[in-house]
Amino acid sequence: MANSASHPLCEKKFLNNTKDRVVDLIVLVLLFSLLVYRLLYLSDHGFIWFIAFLCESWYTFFWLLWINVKWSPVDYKTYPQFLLQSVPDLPPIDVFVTTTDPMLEPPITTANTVLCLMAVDYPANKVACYVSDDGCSPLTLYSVTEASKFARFWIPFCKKYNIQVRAPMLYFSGYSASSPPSNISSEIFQAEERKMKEEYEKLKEKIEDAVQGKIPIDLSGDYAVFANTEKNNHPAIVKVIWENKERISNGLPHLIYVSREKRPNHQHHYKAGAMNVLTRVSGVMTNAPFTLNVDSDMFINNPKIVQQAMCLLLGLNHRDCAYIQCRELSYNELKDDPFGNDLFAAFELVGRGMAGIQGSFFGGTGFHRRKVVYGLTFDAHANEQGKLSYEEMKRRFGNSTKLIKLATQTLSVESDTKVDQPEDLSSCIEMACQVASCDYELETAWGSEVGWMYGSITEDLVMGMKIHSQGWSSVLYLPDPPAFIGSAPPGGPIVTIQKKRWATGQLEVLSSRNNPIVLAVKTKLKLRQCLAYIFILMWCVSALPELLYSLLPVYSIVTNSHFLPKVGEVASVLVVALVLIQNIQTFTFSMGHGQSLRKCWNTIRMNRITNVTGNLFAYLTWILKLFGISEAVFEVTKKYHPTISDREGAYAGRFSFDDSAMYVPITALLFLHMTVLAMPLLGLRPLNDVVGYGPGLFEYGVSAYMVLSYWPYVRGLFGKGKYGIPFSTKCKAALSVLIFLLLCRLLG
Ligand SMILES: O=c1ccn([C@@H]2O[C@H](COP(=O)(O)OP(=O)(O)O[C@H]3O[C@H](CO)[C@@H](O)[C@H](O)[C@H]3O)[C@@H](O)[C@H]2O)c(=O)[nH]1
Ligand SMILES: [Mn+2]
Repeated sequence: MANSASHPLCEKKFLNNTKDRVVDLIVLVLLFSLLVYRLLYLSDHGFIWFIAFLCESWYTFFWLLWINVKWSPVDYKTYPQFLLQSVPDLPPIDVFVTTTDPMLEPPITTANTVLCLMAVDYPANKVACYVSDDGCSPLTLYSVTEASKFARFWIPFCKKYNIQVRAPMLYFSGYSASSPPSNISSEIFQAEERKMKEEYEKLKEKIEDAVQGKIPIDLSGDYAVFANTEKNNHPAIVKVIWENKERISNGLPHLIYVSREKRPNHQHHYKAGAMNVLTRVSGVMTNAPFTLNVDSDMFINNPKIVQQAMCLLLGLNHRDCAYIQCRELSYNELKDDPFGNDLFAAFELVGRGMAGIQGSFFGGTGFHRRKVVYGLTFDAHANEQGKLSYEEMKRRFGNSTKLIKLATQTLSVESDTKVDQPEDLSSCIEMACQVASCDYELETAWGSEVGWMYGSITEDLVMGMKIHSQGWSSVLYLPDPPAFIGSAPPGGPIVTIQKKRWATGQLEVLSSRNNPIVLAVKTKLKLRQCLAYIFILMWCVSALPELLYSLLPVYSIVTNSHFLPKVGEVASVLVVALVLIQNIQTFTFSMGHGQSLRKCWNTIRMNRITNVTGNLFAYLTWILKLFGISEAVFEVTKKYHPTISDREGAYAGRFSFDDSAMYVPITALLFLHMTVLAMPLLGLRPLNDVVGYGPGLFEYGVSAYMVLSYWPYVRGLFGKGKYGIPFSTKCKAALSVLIFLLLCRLLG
């Protein structure tokens, strides 16, 4: 238990944002004034005025949600230097890595993830690392096994020289240069470093040879289980790759490989299913009170992060912190983030803001309190009422007597540090396979009351929301150096598919029985937290109003009408003020946080692009699911490591395309805006030529803004190979443009 008399382990501080609040409120007043203006002149204008009114109402509503999210941001500080003094016997932690497909997620990356997790600055006898392989691939087992052999040299090296980035892949690519501590001669350091590099190169070569099939893996001995398996048809496989038998603190953590049972026609629930299996397998093996989960490409960037996390999990009042969310950086981000991968604003504004209400959202990577994952509510935890009858435990947790026994301890133990560790991990394998089988969850509460929720492909967001609804809070922790660093997808089909998946997941949650409104009414989800979740979930809903709004200038120019006030009209001041204030606010925020102007613009531009590509198609996927026509599928992101020529060559930052239907609407929109901008230049006359009632500067301004936002697609129109928009996409887009123009003619 943390000793309350000693120095606090952490601190929560509300940040002063008065200026920001004032600006936000001014914008709100301007937005309402614009709505009033619309209403006053509604009868004088056609239906486009009405559509503009609807879109602006949506935007005003969204602005209100935005103000709520950002209103009270907080920051957390930790003091790990006092941790041992307060908690001499540190609690164990189970660490999970998920991987799915060795072709999309290269085994060398997974091996690096495992290496840096095993090398964290935390007693090795308190860490167990589990690798979940949904691909059931001997390549993954082989890579991780080989990595564990290299770990015997690598981990002592990292700890001795206090290396910051302990993924050798990044370390040796010069991602962050380390220098030896001052009392060690640099020659000794360099000699050791050279040796490590040689060993790592050997490891890399072995893994690459296996992947390329140059030296196929011999499917005998440890690998015999893979002899007759298919990715989606195989029994559960659990292997202890390395056990810290003597339980020594400066040894190597346990390392366990898990491939859950898969059968055709059995619903596996993607990552949520994998997380539940990991929770159970670790639950019968090491049963640590805390867990950390990362994707196969998420490296540790701050080796002290586990200690810092413990400060928060053990040091906060009432220990009401259920999980810790950290910001993830990407190591392969190109200059100025042309593809908008950095979720900087999502963490700085939304995450910090929510942390000031009930706690940050959960996104992908983070620390959890096991009892929370087991479905314990905060009230039951606070009143020490976690104990349930054996029958009830069996209904919830399934048939494993061992799991029931250990879960009962986890739920009822008031101290988060006391756990019974098994004598010998190998003796638990049979039980681990039992809880990793397909049928284990049948008629249990896994996926609903217990574990990670099923039903959405953004399982992380749902999990966070469920935890808040049970009265817990959570923390957004943004340490320096940042905790995690992963790989960013390149801008092209991969990033569009990822954004589509996120948006589809958000729509799934919004239309589910567990949407934030229902939860706010029925559970402990606070009202402001509910509104914050609505804001996140509705982010992609904006795609539709935005699409409509961006069509208004086209319609106006083609039909010789207008939907914005004329320059010089009093109302035009409103429009100018809104555009100026919001943009100045965005740019000063970004630049205040050390971001370049270009990066800020790239983020804005990427929002415009995503809205009419990934987000629009998320609507479609969601509608197909609603009508039961098809299920939303978790399409795993291909992990990408750019070569030097990708990053610095002539094509660095260029968008790439394929013949996916996702690129038709945006190409069509681009054609439309280019056409209307060209009309005056080409001397083309609008369809309906009534003098004095035509479009003004603002309509042309919006169209020009859209063309600028879609600039990567303008380049795509003229690009070659994968950098060019396919001819078939252009034809389909041109056809849509013709249909739209005909419609304008009919309506205008
Ligand atoms: O059937 C599956 C599908 C995925 N995964 C794993 O889930 C993780 C996330 O998948 P990825 O393709 O990398 O998706 P991202 O868009 O990069 O992931 C973000 O968004 C996901 C939700 O959409 C979260 O699950 C992730 O943690 C979060 O980092 C990876 O480790 C996968 O191996 C599985 O284990 N089993
Ligand atoms: Mn990922």
